[in-house]
Amino acid sequence: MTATPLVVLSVAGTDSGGAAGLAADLATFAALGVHGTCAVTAVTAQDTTGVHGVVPMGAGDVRAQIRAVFDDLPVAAAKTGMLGSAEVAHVVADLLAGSLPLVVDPVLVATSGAVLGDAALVRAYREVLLPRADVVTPNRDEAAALTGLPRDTDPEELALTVHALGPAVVLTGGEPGSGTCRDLVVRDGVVTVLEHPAVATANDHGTGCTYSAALAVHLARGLDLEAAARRAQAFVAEALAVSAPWVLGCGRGPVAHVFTQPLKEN
Ligand SMILES: Nc1ncnc2c1ncn2[C@@H]1O[C@H](COP(=O)(O)OP(=O)(O)OP(=O)(O)O)[C@@H](O)[C@H]1O
Ligand SMILES: Cc1ncc(COP(=O)(O)O)c(N)n1
Repeated sequence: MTATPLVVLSVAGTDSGGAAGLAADLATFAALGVHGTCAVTAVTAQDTTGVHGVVPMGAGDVRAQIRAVFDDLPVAAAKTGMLGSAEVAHVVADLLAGSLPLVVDPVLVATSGAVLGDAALVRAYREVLLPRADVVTPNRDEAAALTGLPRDTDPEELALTVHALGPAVVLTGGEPGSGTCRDLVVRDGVVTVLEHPAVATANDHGTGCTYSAALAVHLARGLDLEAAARRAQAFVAEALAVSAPWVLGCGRGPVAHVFTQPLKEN
């Protein structure tokens, strides 16, 4: 008999190319053995080369989806990805914050450069959502946008300035060119550096989404932040190593979210 799985919720946008957003989150949840649920915030027309269109959902639609999940299922942790508007960020803060471990991946710009959030959303993150979230997982560009500091600010200062907004922080440091990735974990004012070798790959579309989804799973399982961050980092590194030789699309290909089963020849 199979044990009943934990339930984890993702509030995020879709990626028609199957690499980032909800595609990454639900595949990661499945790979890590939890039941994934979702609330769609936006539908994107997207592939490995970029984001070609965005249709946002209304805040009321997002509220209805989260309510439906919560009314029926025992959600153990949640993560947010692309929220798309300040109104949706308010809904998330209203319905999710404080009731369960909440990981906020403050998606503002895609790997391809497409802008996925405006100044009002940045303000809502700063003033409404981050003060009530448990963990925020910005990359350097997102941390710069949230704090108003330049992108090349010392990473520790960047991470501590985001931390001053309220939540624990994992400043993700995917800098594949340098040969090493450094993620900075900040909790209660203490900075811990997690370093690991960078996987050389052009197929890294969706790493941030995959990372924050894996982090939410491990927090749902009761791990402390540092242990959860180490596991999430290891999961992404393994996923990147699997997808590194893939030839998919003309741009930055998808990270392999599901790699526990041998892939069938096709
Ligand atoms: N080339 C790589 N090799 C190994 N780990 C990586 C690599 N690139 C990123 N990571 C890891 O992936 C996780 C997510 O980091 P990253 O900084 O890439 O997020 P992100 O920029 O938000 O991603 P994305 O823009 O794809 O959403 C971190 O743990 C980071 O160290
Ligand atoms: C729907 C959606 N959510 C998040 C991202 C960010 O991911 P990436 O930085 O890998 O482009 C994205 N491109 N699309």
